[in-house]
Amino acid sequence: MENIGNKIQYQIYSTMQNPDPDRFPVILEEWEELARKKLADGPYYYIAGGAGSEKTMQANLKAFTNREVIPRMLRNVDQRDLSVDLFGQKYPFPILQAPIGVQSIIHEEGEIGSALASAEMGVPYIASSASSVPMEKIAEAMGDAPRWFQLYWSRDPEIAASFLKRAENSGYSAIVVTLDTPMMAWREYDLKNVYLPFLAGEGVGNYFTDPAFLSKLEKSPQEDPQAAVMHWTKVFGNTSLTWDDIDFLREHTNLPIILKGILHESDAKLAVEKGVDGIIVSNHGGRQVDGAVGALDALPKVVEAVGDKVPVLMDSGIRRGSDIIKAMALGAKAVLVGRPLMYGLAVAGQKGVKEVMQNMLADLDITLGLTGQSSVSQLDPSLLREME
Ligand SMILES: Cc1cc2nc3c(=O)[nH]c(=O)nc-3n(C[C@H](O)[C@H](O)[C@H](O)COP(=O)(O)O)c2cc1C
Ligand SMILES: O=C(O)C(=O)c1ccccc1
Repeated sequence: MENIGNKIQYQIYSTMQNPDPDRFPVILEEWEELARKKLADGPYYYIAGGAGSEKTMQANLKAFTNREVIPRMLRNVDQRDLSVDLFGQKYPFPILQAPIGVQSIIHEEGEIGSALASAEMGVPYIASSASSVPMEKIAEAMGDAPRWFQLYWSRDPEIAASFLKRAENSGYSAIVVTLDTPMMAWREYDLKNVYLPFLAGEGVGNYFTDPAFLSKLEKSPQEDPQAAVMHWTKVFGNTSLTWDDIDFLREHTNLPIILKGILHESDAKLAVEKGVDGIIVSNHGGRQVDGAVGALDALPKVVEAVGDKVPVLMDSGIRRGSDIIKAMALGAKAVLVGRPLMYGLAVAGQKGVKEVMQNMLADLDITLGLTGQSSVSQLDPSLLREME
């Protein structure tokens, strides 16, 4: 097996004879700068911004800085294994593409571009309920490539049930239920810019094609887009849900159910008691509760509470290969990557997403080897120290 790190490094060095001034950035922050230049204020801040004072967005990054890797030497790292097993499937890399809605505001290729980049790499694509295009379109473009579906649990149970059925019918192999967004947070940039993409009819691809959604409208979304969007704002989220409602999900799907947005160890225990199949520790990239705990800081207690009962994944703040190593050393079975891939999408569509993904995985592979480790699934907390 060829190590992806050395392969990509070699590819980059082999361009030395023939330098291309327009080549893609290697430095992640440069991707964000290019995205900033390309996008108008509204979309850029929608993607890059967080809730309130953005303290949680900062906490996500700080939690990684606060932990340091203590590398081991002389351990033969010729062969490195980045693969993971999740819900009975083997995937080549320990990352998934985080569910991100309204990608039409980022690049014309939108979700199809990001999904195809995932497919090229064998990285599971998590399609958002709030995708610009229907989940069936994404599925069709992806063919047999691995994909999961993210459910925004609608206030209208018929819509929730319909989304679950549609996901199952179009080849999604797991359901990610996002719990931290029953309503949109206080996002100051979006309020300042008066920018909410859905009010302009973006991110409704799944809803405007859904029989349960359409059956409640007097006129079709084509005839009366305004009324359709207003109905969407009413049914999108559900602030009345409780733990007892989890049974509803089990009754409506046979796919693995993974709860996204767990931060508290008590919620992790409740999730296990309710019989869900997995947990994603996440604060939604700092976009929901300003002042919430950094996701990596919340991970160890959740992992301890859950034990070996179900896999725990994490997201929020993954930027470099070493971040993946830290999260997995603390017990995450895999991580989701959000904004970095969207900067790739903004800059160059599918190609940009693939490039950012490839660089992150090459960095992971090389850094893993340099820490004296041969397998991402065998990392443990003894590899890290936490700074006071
Ligand atoms: C523009 C944007 C849109 C998002 N849309 C969704 C969504 O539709 N569903 C969801 O579960 N999470 C959504 N998220 C959260 C991501 O899935 C993920 O939790 C977060 O981006 C991870 O943090 P990171 O960006 O620091 O990697 C969104 C995030 C961003 C930046
Ligand atoms: O912006 C978000 O974070 C998000 O999760 C979302 C919610 C609804 C529609 C699109 C994105």
